[in-house]
Amino acid sequence: MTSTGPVSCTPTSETRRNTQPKARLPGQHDPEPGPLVPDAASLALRRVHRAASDLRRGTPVLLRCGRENPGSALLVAAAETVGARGLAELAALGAAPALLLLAPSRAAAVLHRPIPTATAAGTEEAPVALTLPPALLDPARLRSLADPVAEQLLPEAPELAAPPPLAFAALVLAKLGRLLPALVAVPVPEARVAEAAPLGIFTLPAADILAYPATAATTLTRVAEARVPLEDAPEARIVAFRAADGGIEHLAILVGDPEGLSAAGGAPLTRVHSECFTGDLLGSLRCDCGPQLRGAIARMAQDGAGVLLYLAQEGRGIGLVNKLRAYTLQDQGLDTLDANRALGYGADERGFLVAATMLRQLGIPRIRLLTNNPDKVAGLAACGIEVVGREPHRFAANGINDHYLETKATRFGHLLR
Ligand SMILES: Nc1nc2c(ncn2[C@@H]2O[C@H](COP(=O)(O)OP(=O)(O)OP(=O)(O)O)[C@@H](O)[C@H]2O)c(=O)[nH]1
Ligand SMILES: [Zn+2]
Repeated sequence: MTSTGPVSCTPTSETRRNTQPKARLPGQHDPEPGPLVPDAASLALRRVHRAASDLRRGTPVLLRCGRENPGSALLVAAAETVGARGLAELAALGAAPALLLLAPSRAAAVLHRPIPTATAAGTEEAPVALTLPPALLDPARLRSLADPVAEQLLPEAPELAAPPPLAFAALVLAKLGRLLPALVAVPVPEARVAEAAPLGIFTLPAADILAYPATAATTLTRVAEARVPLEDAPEARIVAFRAADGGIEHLAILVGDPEGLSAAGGAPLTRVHSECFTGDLLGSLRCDCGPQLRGAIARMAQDGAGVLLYLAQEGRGIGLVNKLRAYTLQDQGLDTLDANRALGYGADERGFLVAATMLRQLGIPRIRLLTNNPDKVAGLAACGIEVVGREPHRFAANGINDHYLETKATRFGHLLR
């Protein structure tokens, strides 16, 4: 069995050095309306959202260093979305030849050889930088370098270069934008940093990006709640949680009264379910998500109470578009783990802090977890949730998802019973 990496409370793309000021506590509301001075954590979230949106539109953004590396500035654009204008802006401000920043797994495929991996921010693989010859500074060719699905034979091969400071934060930003983790980058000399704003280029500290997942998780608040009788569980309620980043809401589906059970010292049946548009909504046969979702709710109804956290972490945190790309690679012979790696993503990009924060806010600190995934048990425990037991949650293979289920057992360490 190959390990998919150490389990931690927080997503893999998160720094262990949270340099951000303290966020509002979960459940704590905005102070009385007064002078419009948002707290520092909300401002940091806003900056990251703005930067990720710019990358998604093909606009470059400028990353600045904090105290460790004063003077460093890196202008980056997503290889997947950058157009001629973005490339011209990079050329206008950049001090050196443009680089392509990639995860080592994608760089190895581009260079047709293994890349020795170093680590950044504790346990993460450090990005690899390749020097881009002028012939490759072209939107279509950059897309082909970023995306194994769109790969073409290229006129000139890039060469390995030293990764610039801030390369790691840049790749994390691309992942937060659910883009392929591949960026065109140029270091910008301090004397030229002031030229970015008049071009409409947004600037943010790299520390904001690294702190983002934890800040977003700890600013979750309950925003709506309603009774929604379900086919398999007539006594059900949905509670919606929103983070200060304004991103997609996470949902808790409460069957019966798990809060009351917890208040009496019990440990309700709990399922931490990552959203799967294809499996949950369309009944895709590629995975086991649909049966797991419906099966968990039915089991909670039988048990009398339970809570299902429906988390906006599509595709194990890589997003729907990248999951579809991963499916194309799986049709070409890769398994679900290697397909993620080929795209430059980790095998599993999810963190457990969101789930733990929701459970705490619901007043459910002790649970019996419905899962086959030992990382979920360890991850929730690392976030302070007491997992008093694990209940297996397996469904028979359907003739199409057999290899997927087998990979989860052999390569992700999923338990068979
Ligand atoms: N990247 C990727 N994601 C997938 C694939 N198949 C399913 N998923 C996603 O995997 C997630 C489902 O995982 P879960 O059911 O939460 O959890 P698990 O890790 O399988 O563990 P269990 O609790 O045992 O089910 C959903 O977000 C799906 O969209 C795939 O081939 N590639
Ligand atoms: Zn699925």
